[in-house]
Amino acid sequence: MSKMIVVYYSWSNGNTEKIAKQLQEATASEIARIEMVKPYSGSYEDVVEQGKEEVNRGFKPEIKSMAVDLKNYDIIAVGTPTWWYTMAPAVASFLDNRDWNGKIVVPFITNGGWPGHIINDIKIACQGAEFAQEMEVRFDSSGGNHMETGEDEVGAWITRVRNILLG
Ligand SMILES: Cc1cc2nc3c(=O)[nH]c(=O)nc-3n(C[C@H](O)[C@H](O)[C@H](O)COP(=O)(O)O)c2cc1C
Repeated sequence: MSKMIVVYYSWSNGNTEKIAKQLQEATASEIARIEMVKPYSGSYEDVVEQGKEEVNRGFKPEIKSMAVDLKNYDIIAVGTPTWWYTMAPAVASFLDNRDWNGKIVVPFITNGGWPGHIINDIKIACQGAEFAQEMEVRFDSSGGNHMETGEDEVGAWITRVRNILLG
């Protein structure tokens, strides 16, 4: 049977964490959270601006070392909030310089309605991987934690991951 790990980053409200945990629990897989060595401080608006600057210059912050060896998994579900139409910088750090050959990546992203080029950027960052069951979960446009995508849609996606990829 295929082995899966859910790897995610979450900052604002735990929106991405909520989806990551739901996926992990329903599939009985492993889970790992990406954390920055120097986490953001300041207000939401400060971080929105800092995030813009970091995304624009392709900054990849130092992340805490993780006991994740991709060799041990067939499927890696990668979760990130959308930051300025792409993945959060810490996720770019995680994806960088890893051997994705032969892996199946399940990208799942949260956003406030403007996903931009995030899925494509994840695909570019995981050269050599195959991609399956990508999912976009929309939360409210003001950056809050109200989920706009239906619970049933999220549930159906999780069922597909379980039955099609792990079955
Ligand atoms: C720095 C920053 C940039 C953001 N940029 C976007 C964006 O480009 N498009 C979008 O739809 N939402 C954007 N958002 C909203 C988040 O993607 C959304 O609230 C997400 O669900 C937060 O997930 P989290 O609680 O796991 O951090 C941005 C939020 C932040 C903090």
